[in-house]
Amino acid sequence: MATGLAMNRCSISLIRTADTLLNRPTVSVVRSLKLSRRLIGNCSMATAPFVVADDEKYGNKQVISLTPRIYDYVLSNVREPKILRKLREETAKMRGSQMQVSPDQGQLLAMLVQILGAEKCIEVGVYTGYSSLAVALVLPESGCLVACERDSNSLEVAKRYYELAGVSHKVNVKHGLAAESLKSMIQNGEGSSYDFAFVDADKRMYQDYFELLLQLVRVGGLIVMDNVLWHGRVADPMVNDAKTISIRNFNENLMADERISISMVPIGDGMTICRKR
Ligand SMILES: C[S@@+](CC[C@H](N)C(=O)[O-])C[C@H]1O[C@@H](n2cnc3c(N)ncnc32)[C@H](O)[C@@H]1O
Repeated sequence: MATGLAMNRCSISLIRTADTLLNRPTVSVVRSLKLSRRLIGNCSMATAPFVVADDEKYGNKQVISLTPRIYDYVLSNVREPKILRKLREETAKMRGSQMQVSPDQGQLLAMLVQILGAEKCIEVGVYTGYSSLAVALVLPESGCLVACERDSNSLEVAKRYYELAGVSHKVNVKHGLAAESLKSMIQNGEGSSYDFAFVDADKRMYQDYFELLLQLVRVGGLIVMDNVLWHGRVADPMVNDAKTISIRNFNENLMADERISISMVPIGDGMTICRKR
C-alpha cells in the first residue's frame, strides 16, 4: 500500500470497514476524513496519518525529493524579472544572503498577490528586498506594500532596488521593530484593510506577528508564513532548540486555528498560506 506516512493497523482496518460498508474499493482510502474519524473512535487521529493512494503506479504522493538536478530544473522554469536577478546576484555577495527567499518562492508570492488582486500588502522582514520587490512589481500603480525591517544597512539596498525597478512609490518602508509598526498601523485604524501579508523575520515572534496581521488583513486575505519547515528540524523529535520548538508550536497552533484556512507548501524552507475566514 502506498502511504505518505506509515499508517497504524487500527486505522487501516477501520477505514477498510468503512469502504466495505459503502461498497467502494479501498482506493483513495481517506477520502472522507469525517467518516474515518467517526469510525476510528478510540484510535488516535492525532497520530494516524493519511493514506492517499492504494496503487503503487500512482506513486505515494509524497513530495518528490528535490535533488540538485531537479531543483535546477525548477529554477530554470522560474520567470525571474531581470531586476530581481540583479538584486539576488548583488545580495549573494553580502552577509546573510542565505536569508533571501528563493526565486521560485518569490514567483509564488507574486502569483498569490496577482490571484488575490491585492492592492494593500505588508511584509515583515525585508532584508535586501527580494521578496518585497517581487510583490511590489506585480502590484497595480495604486497599490501599496508596507515593508517592515529593523536593519538600516539592508534597507538601503532594498530602497535602491525599489528605485531602480520604478516601484518606490508603491513601497512604504517602516524602519524599526516590526511588531511596533504593526501595532501602530492597528491603532491608526487600518484593521481589516490589507489583502496580503508575508512574514519572514524573527521566528520566535511568529505567533505575535500572526495575531497582529490577522487584525490587519481582511476576510479572504492571505497571511503567508515562511520557514515553517525550518530545514526539516520541526519534524525531528530529537531537535528541541528554542527556535525549532517555537516554529513547531506555531505550526500546531495554525493547524487548530479555526479563524483561518491553511495550506503548508513545501517550497523553499516551507511556507504556510493562511486565508482569513
Ligand atoms: C530572512 S530575512 C528576510 C528575507 C527577505 N524576505 C528576502 O526575501 O530577502 C529576515 C529579516 O528580518 C529582519 N528582522 C528580524 N527581526 C526583526 C524585527 N523584530 N523587526 C523588523 N525586522 C526584523 C532581519 O533584519 C532580516 O533582514
